[in-house]
Amino acid sequence: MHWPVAWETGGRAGARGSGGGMAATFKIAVLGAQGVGKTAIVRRFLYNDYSEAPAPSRGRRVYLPAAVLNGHVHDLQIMDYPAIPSFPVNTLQEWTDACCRGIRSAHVYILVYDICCFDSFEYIKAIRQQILETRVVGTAEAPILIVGNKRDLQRGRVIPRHNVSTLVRKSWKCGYVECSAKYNWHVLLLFGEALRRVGCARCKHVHAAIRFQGALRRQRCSLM
Ligand SMILES: Nc1nc2c(ncn2[C@@H]2O[C@H](COP(=O)(O)OP(=O)(O)OP(=O)(O)O)[C@@H](O)[C@H]2O)c(=O)[nH]1
Repeated sequence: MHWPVAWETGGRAGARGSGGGMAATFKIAVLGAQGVGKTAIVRRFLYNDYSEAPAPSRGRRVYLPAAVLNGHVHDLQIMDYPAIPSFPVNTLQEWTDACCRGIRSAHVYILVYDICCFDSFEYIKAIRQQILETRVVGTAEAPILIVGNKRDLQRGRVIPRHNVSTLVRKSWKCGYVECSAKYNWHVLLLFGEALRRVGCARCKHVHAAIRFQGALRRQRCSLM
């Protein structure tokens, strides 16, 4: 797996040609309590930058990079949401609240908590439950990846890693990754895991190398 390299594309997010036909857009929703580092993770992945200054999000941010899976280019739509009070129960609620747009149709959910904040784990626990309960019956279950951020603050950890990992992997049947956006630990790995999961859910035989290309221009990040 490679670090993203600058690669510009035109147009809005959506299917586009990739040499071997039109590729799908993979929608990735990043959710979590306030201040857990959602934006820091996304920005570390896309721009390899990091800011110590907290900048509370007021709306969702949408980024449109691209990735190569098995030699095919796929558009990604990474949606960085502010801390939402609850997962919208239906499409109407989703569209009434501008912060929640696109959330119900995401292909994969990255649920981030701060390993030093118990409440932030309770938050993702509740959101995960709401996702499972409110996604449209009959549609394939969206993959969920649980992410423990701020791994560099290991000494302040509030729940033993083993306990969380066992709960998440064995009971919830979700992937679990710990990372540090600050020190760039496992950030690429977590997006690779997210893409692998969404790829596995939507197509067969996508286990080969996943290569990211940061097909992102600053103006392609829109605040909605
Ligand atoms: N030590 C440490 N601090 C981090 C890490 N990631 C983020 N932070 C800090 O945590 C604070 C919040 O980070 P954000 O990325 O703004 O968090 P967020 O979840 O996007 O916040 P909201 O959008 O307001 O919900 C900032 O001061 C970051 O510098 C990390 O891996 N380690």
